[in-house]
Amino acid sequence: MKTTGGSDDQKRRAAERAAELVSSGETVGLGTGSTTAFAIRALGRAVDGGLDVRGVPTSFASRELARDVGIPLASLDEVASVDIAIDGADRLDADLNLIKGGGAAHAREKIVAAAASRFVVVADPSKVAETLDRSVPLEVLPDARTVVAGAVEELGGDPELRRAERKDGPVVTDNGNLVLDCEFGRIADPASLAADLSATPGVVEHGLFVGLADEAYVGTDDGVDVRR
Ligand SMILES: O=C[C@H](O)[C@H](O)[C@H](O)COP(=O)(O)O
Repeated sequence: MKTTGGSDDQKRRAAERAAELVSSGETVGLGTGSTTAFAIRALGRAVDGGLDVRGVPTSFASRELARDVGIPLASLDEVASVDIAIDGADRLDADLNLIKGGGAAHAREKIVAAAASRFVVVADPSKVAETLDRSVPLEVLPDARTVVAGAVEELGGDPELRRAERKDGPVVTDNGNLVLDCEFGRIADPASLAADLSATPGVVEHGLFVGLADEAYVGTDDGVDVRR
């Protein structure tokens, strides 16, 4: 998995503490990204030790990793609710609002987070900010990319089609769509921007997660800072 932000030790501390919250019998949302990967590995070790859970992966990458470490899986279309979801974030503010989608998985991640009784964010200190201040990824239907880009500009944003690093052309999501990374500067009112983006035809999902996270585990150099 692609590594971003803080140190692996910080990410691992946060993720392993969050994995300890999972109990036998639970359905667990498995987020995507380099921080969540540590939680998936920790859950795999716990399953080896007898923990009885089923994981709901939010991406192709998480499904592969979870399968490799032996977590029994259910696919998203099979589950009506999730007991606990563990996932990373690209930005995290003081109210636990998030920007997600650095790995283009935010559409499925949001479905799982919203279906979860408890949504736990795992992060390192580089993700924490006073105000959300990073570009917001939008998953868009391919045919809608130009009209959505125009709508984003009308909302005061600067959209850029996300391009693939190892192939010519754009990033294509696990759902077959494109990603527009939209720079809005510092986002003073995430709920209002989220509502505007959700109301834009052609936007499959945006990466603003407002009011979804129950708690955040932020790994530091010597422990874990728990925020609620
Ligand atoms: O689409 C990807 C996700 O939203 C990730 O959870 C997010 O980008 C954080 O990833 P990482 O833990 O690698 O920084």
